[in-house]
Amino acid sequence: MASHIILPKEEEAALGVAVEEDHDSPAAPGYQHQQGPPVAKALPFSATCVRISRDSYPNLRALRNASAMSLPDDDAAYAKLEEGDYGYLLDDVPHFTDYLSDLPVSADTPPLPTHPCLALVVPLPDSTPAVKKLQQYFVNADDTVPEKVVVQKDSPRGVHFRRAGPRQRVYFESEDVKACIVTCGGLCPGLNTVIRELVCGLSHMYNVNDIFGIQNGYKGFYSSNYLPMTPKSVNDIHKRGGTVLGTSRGGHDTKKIVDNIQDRGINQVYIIGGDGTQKGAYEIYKEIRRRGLKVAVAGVPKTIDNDIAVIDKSFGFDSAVEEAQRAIDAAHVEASSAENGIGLVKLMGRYSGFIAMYATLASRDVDCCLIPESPFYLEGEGGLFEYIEKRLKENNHMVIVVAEGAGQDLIAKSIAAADQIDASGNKLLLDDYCKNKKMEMTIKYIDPTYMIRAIPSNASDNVYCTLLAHSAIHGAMAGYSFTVGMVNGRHAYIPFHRVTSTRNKVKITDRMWARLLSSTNQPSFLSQKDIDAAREADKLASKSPVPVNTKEHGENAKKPANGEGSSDAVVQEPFGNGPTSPAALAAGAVSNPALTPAAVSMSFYDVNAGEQPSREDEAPEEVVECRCGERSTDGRGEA
Ligand SMILES: Nc1ncnc2c1ncn2[C@@H]1O[C@H](COP(=O)(O)OP(=O)(O)OP(=O)(O)O)[C@@H](O)[C@H]1O
Ligand SMILES: O=P(O)(O)OC[C@H]1O[C@](O)(CO)[C@@H](O)[C@@H]1O
Ligand SMILES: [Mg+2]
Repeated sequence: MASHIILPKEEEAALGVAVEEDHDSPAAPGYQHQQGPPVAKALPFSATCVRISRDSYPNLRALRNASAMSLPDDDAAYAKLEEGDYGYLLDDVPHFTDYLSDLPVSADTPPLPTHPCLALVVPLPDSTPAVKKLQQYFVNADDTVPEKVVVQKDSPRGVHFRRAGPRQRVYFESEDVKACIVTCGGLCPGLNTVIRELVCGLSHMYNVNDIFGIQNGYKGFYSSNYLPMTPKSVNDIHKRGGTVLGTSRGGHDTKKIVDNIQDRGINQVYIIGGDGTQKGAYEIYKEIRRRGLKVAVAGVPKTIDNDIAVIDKSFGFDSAVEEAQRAIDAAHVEASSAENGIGLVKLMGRYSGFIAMYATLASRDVDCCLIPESPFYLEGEGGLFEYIEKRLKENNHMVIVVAEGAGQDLIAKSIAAADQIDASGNKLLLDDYCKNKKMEMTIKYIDPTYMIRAIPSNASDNVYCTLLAHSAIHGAMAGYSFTVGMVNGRHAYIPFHRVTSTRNKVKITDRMWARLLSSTNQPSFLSQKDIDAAREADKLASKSPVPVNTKEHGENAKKPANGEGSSDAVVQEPFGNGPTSPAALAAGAVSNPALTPAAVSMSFYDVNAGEQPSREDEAPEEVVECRCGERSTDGRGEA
């Protein structure tokens, strides 16, 4: 199995030593703090570094070049990739051993008096059954989580991420840890739960007592006092909405932030926030690495919009969808109590319409859902107005859910038409339309957006927040820097560049959107040509930002034995029309006639075409794998 790391240009120059050590193997004994002035040039990728050999070196440049095609130079320079069999690619997260040497590491036995997952109060001799049991809870250091779980027979195994969880070896002694927590960006249910569980997890699982809160976002690193935090001080905060630390937008000054981290001796930084925040966390990590500091940076992705790439969903999303039901219910009551009543509900989602889509699917009272990803038009055949008129004639009332970013092009036009008057575009246009049609209607507009994001998290988000916090702690203690997240139901450590380079969006070519269309019966506003274009765009957008000419993707990739069965060989047919690959037709497969309007709209959606992993498709029984392809054997439901 070949393995590579892509080095920053200046560090590559220092290469020349054949090294095969794994950073999970015990490092040289002796504790030496690496904090302080930047580490000397000789250090990068020295003997304790990752798996690099002269043999793999020729591939290094190719990997960097290939990677640079799809990643910004800077990101490509920090990417850490490892190939395995059958198209396996580990997109790994950075570790202290990538740039520091002579690190102290815990022994193989449980490293701390109270170790993760269990309230083990005293260290026990290695041989006792209790310790053996405890050790079952460590994740295998080689476990990885696949980015895509819906595969075809001959698909390459694809990109994997390092699995999150407690590890046998940690890179900090409890008494040396000085951790800080910051929240940035907009509010989201669950922020306080994550804060609470970071504090309690560090304290209860790893005996860490020096924990500080940074106030009001990134700028709090250099403009406010740090708040000492204890399990007692955060005991009840999960019952409140918002963030006890305060938050802000703007104010990210990387140099000043890292100066403060360094001056105050902080060595674990927990950063909770959205896409912008994770970009900031990446900048902080890079500066920390440049200075050669032994500081772990753990990002916990937050956004009510659910637009963070790679992860299954962001915390607070479930709570938001649930709370949105109350607004939709009210809109329904209002609309159904008036003649030609329209209940119009605005939900958050600047660029991604996930809340609107899930709230609509959950409610079943919604007649139309408009999201930024699905363009629509107002007038003419198949337009929104025609549909509204039809619905009102049929039902006397209707409910429309609009994500805040939907129909921006129409709003821009309407503002222009209204001579720069700052009005709500949709509503104004609808009013105009009604006047022309001489239709009486009552529109009740409800904007619950800030009420939704200010609530405390619900039970399921509380559990999710707790697990995210614990995964973040385990990763930081083990010396990694990363964004933590659930990928196909398993917690994983994801490289920063992965979550910052793209934004998660509703794929209107996926079946979930098709389900929505069939539940509301609204027009899709799209022609087959539009769908094809959207599908192409989705495919491009979901291309992994990793090299395409590595072994498994290039000429050496394992070829299907008979030339069939690769995704290219299958004729991709619309969902509902049955398989029409030559092999399937030969086997007597028949087309399923699309009878209902819903089925017609569903027929745009091809089960093979959606690149989105697992949320709505079939998955293998167990997703955690080692590089060699062995499935993890631990219990189901383990995150
Ligand atoms: N490219 C970037 N580099 C460094 N810092 C950034 C970058 N983009 C945003 N930030 C910082 O991240 C913080 C939060 O960013 P932002 O206001 O965009 O919210 P967010 O994290 O994206 O959350 P939300 O989901 O509410 O949008 C701000 O302090 C901002 O300065
Ligand atoms: O009013 P604020 O704090 O700028 O936040 C509003 C934005 O924050 C989000 O909730 C998250 O980005 C968006 O949906 C929304 O547009
Ligand atoms: Mg954002």
